[in-house]
Amino acid sequence: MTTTTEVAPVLEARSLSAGYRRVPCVREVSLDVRPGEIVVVLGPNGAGKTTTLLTLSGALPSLGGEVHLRGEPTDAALHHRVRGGLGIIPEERSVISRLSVRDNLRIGPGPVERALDLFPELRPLLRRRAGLLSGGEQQMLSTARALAAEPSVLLADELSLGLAPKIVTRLMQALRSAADRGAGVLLVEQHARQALAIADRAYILRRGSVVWSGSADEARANLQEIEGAYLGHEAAA
Ligand SMILES: Nc1ncnc2c1ncn2[C@@H]1O[C@H](COP(=O)(O)OP(=O)(O)OP(=O)(O)O)[C@@H](O)[C@H]1O
Repeated sequence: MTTTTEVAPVLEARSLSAGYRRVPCVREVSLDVRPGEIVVVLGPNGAGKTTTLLTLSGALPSLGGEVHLRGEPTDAALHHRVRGGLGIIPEERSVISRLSVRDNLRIGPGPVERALDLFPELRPLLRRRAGLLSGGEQQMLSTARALAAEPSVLLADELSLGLAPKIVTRLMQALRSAADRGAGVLLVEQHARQALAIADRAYILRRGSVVWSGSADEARANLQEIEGAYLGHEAAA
C-alpha cells in the first residue's frame, strides 16, 4: 500500500454540511482522498455516511462548506462530475433489471471489454437479464461498470451489504486494484473489518461529525476500542 500524504488530494470535503430539505444531518465534515489510496468512512446507522457520499458526488446539494475535485472547488451536478472522472457505486445496486448484462455495460461510462477484463465472471452472463442475477453478480456488474471508466475518484456505498464474504473479498480486491492503478477510493461501510483490511486510512462519522480519523493500521490495531466507543447504535450513544 502506498503512503500518499505528500500527494495532493483528488477529492476533499472542507467543512462540508449536508442534509435534506435544508436541514443538515452532516455538519462541518472535512476529509480528503489522495490518488492511490482507499479511505473508508465508517459509522453506525444514520451517522450520515451516505449523505456525505451523495453530497461529494453532486447528487445532493451541499448545505455549507466546499467539495474540491482534483484541487478545484466544484458545485457541479453528478453527471458533470462523472464526466470529469468521478465514479460512483451507489447503495442501491444501479443495474437496470430489464436490460441484459451486456446492455448494462454498454450504457456505462467505460468500454465493455475493460469491464469484462476486470470481472471475467460476467462473460458467461452477458446475455442474461440483470434482474435475474444474484445480488453478488449485480454488485459485480455495478462495480465493473464504474471501474471500466477508470475514474480518478471512486465513491462506493456499502458495497458489501447483504453479500457473501467471498464476493465481498472479490469486490474489495477490485477496489484495491483500482487504487493501486492510481484511483482515489472513498468507501462507505458499516462493517469495519473487511473494509479496514484493504483501506489505507479511515474516518469515523457519528451523528454527522467526524469523531475519529487515522491510518487503517491504527484502526485495525484498536478495533475493539473503536467499535466500543464509536460504532455502536446511534440510539445507544
Ligand atoms: N432522503 C432522506 N430524506 C430525509 N432524511 C434522510 C434521507 N436519507 C437519510 N436521511 C436521514 O439522514 C440521516 C443520515 O442518514 P444516512 O443515510 O446518511 O446515514 P448512514 O450513515 O449512511 O446510515 P446507513 O448505514 O443506515 O445507510 C439519518 O437521520 C437519516 O434518517
